[in-house]
Amino acid sequence: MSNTHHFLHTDLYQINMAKAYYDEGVHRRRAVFDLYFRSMPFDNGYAIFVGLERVLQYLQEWQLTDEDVAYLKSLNYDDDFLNVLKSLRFSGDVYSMLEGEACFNNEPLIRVEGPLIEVQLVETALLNFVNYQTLIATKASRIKQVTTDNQQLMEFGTRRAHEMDAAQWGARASVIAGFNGTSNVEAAKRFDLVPVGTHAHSFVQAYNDEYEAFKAYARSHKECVFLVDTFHTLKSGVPTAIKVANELKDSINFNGIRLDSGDIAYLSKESRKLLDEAGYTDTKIIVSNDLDEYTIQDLMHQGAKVDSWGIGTKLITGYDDPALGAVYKLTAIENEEGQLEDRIKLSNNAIKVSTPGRKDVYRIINNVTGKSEGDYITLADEEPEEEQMIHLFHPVHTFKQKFIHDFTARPLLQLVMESGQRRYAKESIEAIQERVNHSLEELWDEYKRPSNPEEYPVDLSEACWENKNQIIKNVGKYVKQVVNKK
Ligand SMILES: Nc1ncnc2c1ncn2[C@@H]1O[C@H](COP(=O)(O)OP(=O)(O)OP(=O)(O)O)[C@@H](O)[C@H]1O
Ligand SMILES: O=P(O)(O)OC[C@H]1O[C@H](OP(=O)(O)OP(=O)(O)O)[C@H](O)[C@@H]1O
Ligand SMILES: O=C(O)c1cccnc1
Repeated sequence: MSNTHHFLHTDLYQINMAKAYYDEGVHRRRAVFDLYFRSMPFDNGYAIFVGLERVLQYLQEWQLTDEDVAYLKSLNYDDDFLNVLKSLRFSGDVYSMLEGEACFNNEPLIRVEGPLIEVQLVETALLNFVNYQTLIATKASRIKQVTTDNQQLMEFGTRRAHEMDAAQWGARASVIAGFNGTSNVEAAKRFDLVPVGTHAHSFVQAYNDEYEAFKAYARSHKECVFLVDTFHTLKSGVPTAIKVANELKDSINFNGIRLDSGDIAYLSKESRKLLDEAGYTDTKIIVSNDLDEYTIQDLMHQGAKVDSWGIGTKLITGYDDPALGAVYKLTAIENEEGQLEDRIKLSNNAIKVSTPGRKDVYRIINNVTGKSEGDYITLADEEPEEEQMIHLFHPVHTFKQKFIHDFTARPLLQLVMESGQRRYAKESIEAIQERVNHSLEELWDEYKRPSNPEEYPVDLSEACWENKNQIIKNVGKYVKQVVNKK
C-alpha cells in the first residue's frame, strides 16, 4: 500500500493556488507553515502526537504519476504548469514533534518550510494524517488511563472504522498509546504490532452447540479463549467452557472466556466464581461490547472482574469527538528582497488568531520536581536553554504568570526532514511507546485525569508575544488604509 500515487490526495484549491503562484512567478518563494490544533480532543488534558511516520513516508514518495497529469490536463490545466507539477519532489524542511509526545492545543506540532508551491500542496494530506492518528491515540490513551497495569487492552475496531486506512493506522495509534495488540492482522504485520483475538458468535452458531463448538476450536488450537454468551452465559456458556477444559486437560491452555453482552459487572463476577471454583484461577475474563473509558470506569467501580478489554467502535471512530480540528497556517513567507516576513491570520475569535513567525516549542521541565511547568513557544532564533530564568505567562490573561529558575528547556520540534531528505530513522513501536510513558510521567496527575483536567500552560515567549501584538497592530493600520482609500 504505497503512497506513491497520492499526490492528488489534496483539495482542488491547493492546485488552483499553485497555478496562480506559478503564473505570478512566486511559487518557489520560501514559506513557513505551522500545523496545530485549537482545542483539546475529548476535553482531555493532553493529546498524544501520532502521524509523523505517515507524513514522512508521504513526503518521500510525493510525486505526480502520468495518469495524474493526464487527469489534470482533462481539467484544463496548461502544459507549462503541468510540467512544473510533474517535476515536483518535496524539497522542504520538516521540524516535528516525535510520535508519542504529549502535545497540547495552540502549539506547533509540525513546522514545514520550503518552496511555497510544495508546502502548500501537501497541507491537505498532512492534516488528514495527523488529525486522525493523533485523535485515536488520544482516545486510546484516555482508555489506558482508566485501566490498571495488569489489564490488557485489545483494539477490535476494524469492522467499524472509517475504511481500511483508518482501521490500520488507527490500530497503530492505539498501540502506541498503550493498547497491547490489535485484531487487524494486516496492521499487525505492517506495523509490527501483536495480533490478538478470540472467536465470534458465528462459530458457536455454526455448531448450534457450545460443547461441540468449543471442542472443535480446542482440537485446532492449543491456546483457547471461549466466547460464552451465545445462549446463556452462566447456565450454559461458562459451565460448558469449564467442561471442555476439564476433558482436554493439558492438551489445551484454557486462557480465557469472553463476555460480549448483558450486565458485564454481574456476569464477570459470577463467571470468576465459577472459574475459581473449578480451579481455573488463572483463566482470564475478557470483555467487549460498546466499551469506552466511561463504561470501563463504571464497570471497575462496580467491581467487575475483568482481565482484558476488547474495544472497537468507540475507539477507532473517536466516537464522542470525531474530529481533532488541526489546521495548517502560513506564518512567514519570503518577500521580494529574499527576506522571510512574518504573516498572521486575524479573527474575531481570539483563539483563531494565528501566531506569526518561525517558531520553536520547548517543554519546560522543573529540575527539582522533574515535572513539566508548561510548554513555551519561542521565535526560532531564541535559545531558552541558555537562559537563567523563564517568564511563563498566559497569552491572553497575562496576569497569570510564573517565573521558573531551575529548569531544563526540552526542544520538542526536531529536524526530521531536511531538503526533502529524511533525517530521522523510522522508530520501533516500543521506542514510541516509551516516549509516551516518559512524556506522561513528566505531567502532573492534574492534567491526566479523564474528567475536567487542569488546563496545561502553553505560553508564548515575550519576544513571540510582542511580535504577534506588533503584527496585529500593523494589520490594524493596513485595514484603516484600505477603508480610507474607498
Ligand atoms: N454493569 C454495567 N454497568 C454499566 N454498563 C454496562 C454494564 N454492563 C454492560 N454495560 C454496557 O451497557 C451496554 C449494553 O448494551 P446492549 O444493551 O446493547 O448490550 P446487550 O443487549 O447486553 O448485548 P448485545 O450487544 O448483544 O445487544 C454496553 O455498552 C455494555 O458495555
Ligand atoms: O463493541 P465494539 O467496541 O465495537 O467491539 C467490537 C465488537 O465487535 C464484535 O461484535 P460484532 O461486530 O460481531 O457485533 P455485535 O455488536 O452484535 O456484538 C465483538 O463481539 C464486539 O462486540
Ligand atoms: O477477537 C475477537 O474477539 C474480536 C475481534 C474483532 C471484533 N470483535 C471481537
